[in-house]
Amino acid sequence: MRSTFPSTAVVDFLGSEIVPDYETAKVVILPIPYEATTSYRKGCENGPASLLEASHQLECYDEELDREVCFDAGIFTHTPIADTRNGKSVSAEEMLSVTQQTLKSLIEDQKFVISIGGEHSITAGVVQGYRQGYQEPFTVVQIDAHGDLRHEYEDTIHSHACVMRRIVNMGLPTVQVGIRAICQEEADLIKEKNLTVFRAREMAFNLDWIEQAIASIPTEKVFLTIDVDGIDPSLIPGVGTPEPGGLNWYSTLTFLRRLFESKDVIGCDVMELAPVVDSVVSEFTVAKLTYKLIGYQALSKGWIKQ
Ligand SMILES: N=C(N)NCCCCNCCCN
Ligand SMILES: [Mn+2]
Ligand SMILES: [Mn+2]
Repeated sequence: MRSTFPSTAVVDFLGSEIVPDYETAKVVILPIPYEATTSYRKGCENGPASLLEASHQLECYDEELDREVCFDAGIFTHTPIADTRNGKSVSAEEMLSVTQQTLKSLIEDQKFVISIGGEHSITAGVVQGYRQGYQEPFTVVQIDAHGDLRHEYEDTIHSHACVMRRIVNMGLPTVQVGIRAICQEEADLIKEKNLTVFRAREMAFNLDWIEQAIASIPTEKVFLTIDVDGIDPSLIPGVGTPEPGGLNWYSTLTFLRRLFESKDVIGCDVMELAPVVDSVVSEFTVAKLTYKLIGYQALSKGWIKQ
């Protein structure tokens, strides 16, 4: 078991199990090890490397889908962008700009991109890339403990606690799932704009939330952003701002499978993993979640040949 943070050397998702080839890959994993505004526990800049390292322990064979999904999909791991590790300074503007440009070019190459962070503020740049790459409207579906709807936090509008406000201000519809920590300003905005929010407290006693959430999405196309603190911290303790009462593993997977089969998911991100020294639970769980996203997309797009 590793006892220190992962090295900065790039390792491929799933490692030696797959032959990385950009041309034939349908899926690109894009590491964005950027951290600047996290407000409590630090370390999400180490999220991507720990996820990639942990992914080497995944079985290629997905027992739910009865396939070695990685061979149907082809998975290419991009070099990291907006890297703040080892004290490197990257401004929020630079991070947003390089993220947006990288996404735009990967979308032009028709790749299904899973961006892995890094702090949640990165998602504003990712979503801008999709706005440039797609003419049609899309909904941003967010799994998160937090609303992230503040206008500004700790003197910056580029805080991870403000990312969904940036997206609402872009004029995109949003559906927020797993929410259980918001401030007065966010509660007021939700009412004022009549935002669609599925609260963890209500989801716990309403088994129909999955179908209701899918039905509430107003567009065919969806961008999915997963802040991993939306999942219960007993499953993923390695986050910066843990909140009790999150989604459990199988409801998460059931929701995601339904989402991918009923909507056209144009891209996703998996953010805010901040590995814990001497435990691999968080990064392994997030690596597995990432591979499930690839599997559900493969199923939905017919990449899996029966
Ligand atoms: N998206 C997030 N992770 N947001 C975290 C917000 C932290 C709010 N602390 C409030 C403390 C006020 N006393
Ligand atoms: Mn969060
Ligand atoms: Mn968040």
